[in-house]
Amino acid sequence: EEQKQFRNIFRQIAGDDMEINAEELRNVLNNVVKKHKDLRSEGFELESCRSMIALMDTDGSGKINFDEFRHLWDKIKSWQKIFKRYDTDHSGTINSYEMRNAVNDAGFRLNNQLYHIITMRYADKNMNIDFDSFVCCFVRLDAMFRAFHAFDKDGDGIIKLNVLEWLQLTLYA
Ligand SMILES: O=C(O)[C@@H](S)Cc1ccc(I)cc1
Ligand SMILES: [Ca+2]
Repeated sequence: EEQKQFRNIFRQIAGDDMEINAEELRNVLNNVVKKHKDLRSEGFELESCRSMIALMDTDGSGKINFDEFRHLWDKIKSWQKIFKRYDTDHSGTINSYEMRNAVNDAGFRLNNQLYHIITMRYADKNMNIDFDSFVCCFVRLDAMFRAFHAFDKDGDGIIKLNVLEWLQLTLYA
């Protein structure tokens, strides 16, 4: 039942091409985030939605289909729970200290330099990360870890890429 309902929601968002593009993704994300008073956001930017599409577009269609969208939606649902869990002062934003715990709770294992990079890339001038930046950061972390493991066939933690393979990975993101 829930599955059928979700498919109907998807159909409404996607329109008759049954694929979601960046504008459609931005509209649905902004409509939902508005309902959550405890998620501070100036709204998802179109560019961020283009990036999330690229990162989740596993079949290279340039848009996200039902499975790709459901995959993204399930991740965002779980990440918003983490966001609320670590927004300990209920500011609606995550500070750089809270972010370290949130990243860990989501299962990402990083090092100090990477935590610093995340803060530089996603935090505002007060070192706070709002919800849409938080989601964009996690979509990118998730997609980049998945891409690495897809290349790391023998699981030894080392991959070998030529420059064009590297550009395919880093440009369409
Ligand atoms: O679906 C919802 O409103 C809650 S349960 C999860 C959620 C919250 C924010 C976003 I953007 C997307 C999904
Ligand atoms: Ca696709």
